[in-house]
Amino acid sequence: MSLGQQKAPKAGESRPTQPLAAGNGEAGRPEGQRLSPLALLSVADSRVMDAQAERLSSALPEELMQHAGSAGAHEIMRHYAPCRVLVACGPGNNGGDGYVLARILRAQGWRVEITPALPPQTPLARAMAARWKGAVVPFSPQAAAEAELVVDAVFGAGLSRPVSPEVAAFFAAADRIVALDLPTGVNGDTGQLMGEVARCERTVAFVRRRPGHFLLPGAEKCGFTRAAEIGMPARITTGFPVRCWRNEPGLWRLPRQHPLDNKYTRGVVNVCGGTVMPGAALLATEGARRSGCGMARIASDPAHAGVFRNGPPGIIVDTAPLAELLTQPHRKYWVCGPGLLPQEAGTLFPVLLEAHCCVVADAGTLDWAREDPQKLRGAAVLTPHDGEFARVFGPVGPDRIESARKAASLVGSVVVLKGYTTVIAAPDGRVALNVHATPALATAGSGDVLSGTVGTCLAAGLPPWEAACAAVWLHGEAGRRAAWSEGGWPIAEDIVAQLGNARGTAEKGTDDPG
Ligand SMILES: NC(=O)C1=CN([C@@H]2O[C@H](COP(=O)(O)OP(=O)(O)OC[C@H]3O[C@@H](n4cnc5c(N)ncnc54)[C@H](O)[C@@H]3O)[C@@H](O)[C@H]2O)[C@@H](O)CC1
Ligand SMILES: [K+]
Repeated sequence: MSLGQQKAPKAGESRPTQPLAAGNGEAGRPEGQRLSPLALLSVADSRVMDAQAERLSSALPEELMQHAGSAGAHEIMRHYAPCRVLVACGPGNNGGDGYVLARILRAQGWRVEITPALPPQTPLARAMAARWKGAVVPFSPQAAAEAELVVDAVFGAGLSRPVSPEVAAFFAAADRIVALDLPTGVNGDTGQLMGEVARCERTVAFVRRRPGHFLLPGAEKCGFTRAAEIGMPARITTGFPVRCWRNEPGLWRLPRQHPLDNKYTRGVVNVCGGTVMPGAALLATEGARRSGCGMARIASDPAHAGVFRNGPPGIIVDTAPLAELLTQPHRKYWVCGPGLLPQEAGTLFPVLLEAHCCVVADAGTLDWAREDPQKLRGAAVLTPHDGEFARVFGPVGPDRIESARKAASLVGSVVVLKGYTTVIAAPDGRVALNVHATPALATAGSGDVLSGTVGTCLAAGLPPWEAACAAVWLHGEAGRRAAWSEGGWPIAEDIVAQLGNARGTAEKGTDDPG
């Protein structure tokens, strides 16, 4: 397209972002949208798909199981040299997958034995067990210890109560384990452990991965995870109402640079400056600038503006009263909280909401709303870590997704629950899980950088959930890059310095096929 054909963005307006295939605008999702590779399937989602498959054709469930077992067998053939394999099968369809896998590996000349943790109970598992013509050994820790590779086909999506000590002892004795769907004992929706769970080397999921593959403590038990296509018909997967995704580029898309851009079309981010911790506001402002906004400004009271004015030269410092600033153009996007005392947040935040600003509430603003979440109603995005979340909403429960979802719905804001797995929940129930990060991000000021980055993504025109997802990913990518260049120990300024590179990487999209 020539420059002449391009529509110039209007000054003061961000260019609209393109609608996306995955999560963007899911509530108003067009009919016939394909299942995103980033989708994560809950246990209930799989049940719905299974039931639909059964209704579509009575032969389909068996075909799906054949494909699931085959996908598991091929994963093993791809990553392991032929060895002595023991396939531990449970009573349900996870066990059924195991019988299929065993048959395929054996047909390829591998030495394979089956050990039934419990006898097959579902019709499909029974049918697959009946086709097994190889060796069957008693279910014992000794058998597990003697195998070179153990396949975990004991429980998957159907796990409904803690695993027995016998099952736990079996897997504890195994040296190398490959799991089908989930390591036995990991809850697919929450990542919680139901009993003692052994660490697997690999986990092969079917259709798509599950939230439990990404949430601690279960995530640590899964090893390398991969989703295998098993031939679930497009008639079922197309338009399937997924509510949870992995957070990667493709779930959202930030605007690229445009020949007709100016600093206003790229977005202006305003940051509230406080009196006692100016560094936090400066880091938020730098996070906003480095992640690509066109301009970042700090609003400060005149008595404390000096420290901001002595900061980086590209920051503009405003000292007019907030109510007066809000009458000026380019005052829509605000970051309110980094470096603010709760009482300072309490004088600024309500004024911003009153003026219908789009506000990221962090740090001091969250503390101001201690035990009173309704004070935050009207914010676009909240960015609590677990401690801040607990002070506002009560402790994060064992179901991290549900905790964040409830909080988002209660307040009507996007909630970014920060941690090893950051959960980004929208009031309408959409959730993204971000593991594109590093523990090296756990350094003072890192959260301030994130809140500024959220401000940039909002000012770029992304809706709040997409903006929060994009910012969390950029922050994680910048943290990884900073960790790499700083021997694993970056500080907040190092993270800031990598945000431009992170945004460039986000433009290239993800190469993770799911
Ligand atoms: N759509 C899909 O994703 C597909 C799923 N398939 C497989 O089907 C599996 C789900 O099958 P099921 O629903 O039969 O579930 P499972 O095979 O996980 O097991 C359910 C059975 O185990 C029992 N059980 C649960 N927890 C127990 C415990 N702690 N101790 C003793 N017994 C316990 C239940 O009462 C039930 O009888 C998936 O994990 C996957 O492996 C595949 O066969 C193909 C298609
Ligand atoms: K399993």
